Amino acid sequence: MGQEGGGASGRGRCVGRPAGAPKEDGPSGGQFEYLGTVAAGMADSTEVRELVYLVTGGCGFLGEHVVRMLLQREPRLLELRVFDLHLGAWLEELKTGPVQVTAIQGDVTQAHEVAAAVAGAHVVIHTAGLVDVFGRASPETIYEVNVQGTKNVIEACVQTGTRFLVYTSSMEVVGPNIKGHHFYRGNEDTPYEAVHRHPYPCSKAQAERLVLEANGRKVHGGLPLVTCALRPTGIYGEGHQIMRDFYHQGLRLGGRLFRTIPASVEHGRVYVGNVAWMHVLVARELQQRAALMGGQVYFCYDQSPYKSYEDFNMEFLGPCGLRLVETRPLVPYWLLMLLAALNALLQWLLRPLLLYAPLLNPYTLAVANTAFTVNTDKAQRHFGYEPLFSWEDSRTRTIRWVQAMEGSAR
Ligand SMILES: NC(=O)C1=CN([C@@H]2O[C@H](COP(=O)(O)OP(=O)(O)OC[C@H]3O[C@@H](n4cnc5c(N)ncnc54)[C@H](O)[C@@H]3O)[C@@H](O)[C@H]2O)C=CC1
Ligand SMILES: CC(C)CCC[C@@H](C)[C@H]1CC[C@H]2[C@@H]3[C@H](O)CC4=CC(=O)CC[C@]4(C)[C@H]3CC[C@]12C
Repeated sequence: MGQEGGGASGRGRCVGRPAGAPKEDGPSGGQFEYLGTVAAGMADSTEVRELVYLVTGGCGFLGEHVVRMLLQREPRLLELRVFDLHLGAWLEELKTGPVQVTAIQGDVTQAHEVAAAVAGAHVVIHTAGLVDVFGRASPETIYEVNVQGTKNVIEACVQTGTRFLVYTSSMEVVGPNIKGHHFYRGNEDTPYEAVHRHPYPCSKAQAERLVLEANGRKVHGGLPLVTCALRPTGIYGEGHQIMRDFYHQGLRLGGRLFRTIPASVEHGRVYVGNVAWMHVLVARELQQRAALMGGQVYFCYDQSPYKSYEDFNMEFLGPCGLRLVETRPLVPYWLLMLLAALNALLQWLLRPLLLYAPLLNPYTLAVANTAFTVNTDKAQRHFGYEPLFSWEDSRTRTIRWVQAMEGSAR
């Protein structure tokens, strides 16, 4: 059992050792109408409720959707443990249904806290992570959370006898790489030089490798651990903070956003509801098809159209009154690079006084300017995945969410 092939499923490389890398290798509440009230939408079934699931990062953008999707679509759920550094108040509303929802405030960097949360769980869905490409957190902290935190989750499964682990990886494990190579309609086996320097993709690549290498390890009780990793491309939908940032930026600029990236540079995007559904489905099927799925990676995909990052965002921000100025970038790329570098310098100079973390920095500019799209059916072939939400549905739900933001409804 192993990768279906080499290429994008291969091992990522981190150039040098970014500062902070350890020496050893290494929405909420009512805003998600699609699930309705959890109690009303609870998965009802004749199946026996016997499984205990743990979702780390369960109060995050993706995590909350995974939690709600499990409650609605996993009929065998007896207990759902939601583990997060910052617990959301919306969790309280989930405690009225037939599933025991246990909120656990904890830190994945603390092995004992992870072990206590994992003990007795049948399945762990590990979404917790520090998603930072804006320089908000130090490289050390990014590694501590994303790599050490994942090590702690793996070891907790082994020590306590939990057999099934799903890891939320990222497209960034593959690319865009530091050479700006485009990844055009690629799949899990497409050859690509996955070489990185930034702490975030490096940490995700290391964590993914640890999870996949742990597949087959004997857990307490003598049975094998079964792991897999899901690689979402840019996730959008209710609760997406970067979309919120773009919207506010547009409002500040009088309803206009200025194109910075050519429309031809397509970036893969996937609706958060479909990513959540893939997590629920893969966690269920991993238990039945361990030999096929164990140790595998799967890109998260749906029917969201291929567009540049900015044009894709306008699918939601346009109906909310914003306009993307010009059909081509107003500012030449060399000037964007200079502005990005100035932002990085300002961030460094201001750090002792305040956190200055604009969207534009050398890394985000490089990533946004490098095409990265996937075209795959591996998840469909291996565990029967089909997107739960059509593009039209995903778009409508995201527009409604933006319109509901700060009363921007038209
Ligand atoms: N947002 C995106 O476009 C993509 C995200 N991903 C991955 O999906 C996962 C979730 O990402 P998002 O929901 O976007 O981020 P998020 O920041 O909204 O959610 C992450 C959650 O993890 C929690 N967390 C952070 N550090 C923790 C710690 N030390 N202990 C316990 N909990 C901790 C946070 O409190 C937060 O609730 C991450 O692993 C990320 O790498 C992958 C591809 C794309
Ligand atoms: C030059 C412009 C100001 C750039 C604005 C867009 C950027 C902020 C975003 C363009 C591509 C995004 C990343 C991509 O979707 C892949 C990602 C995967 C993850 O696992 C986490 C988020 C991200 C790194 C995402 C972050 C924002 C962009 C860089």
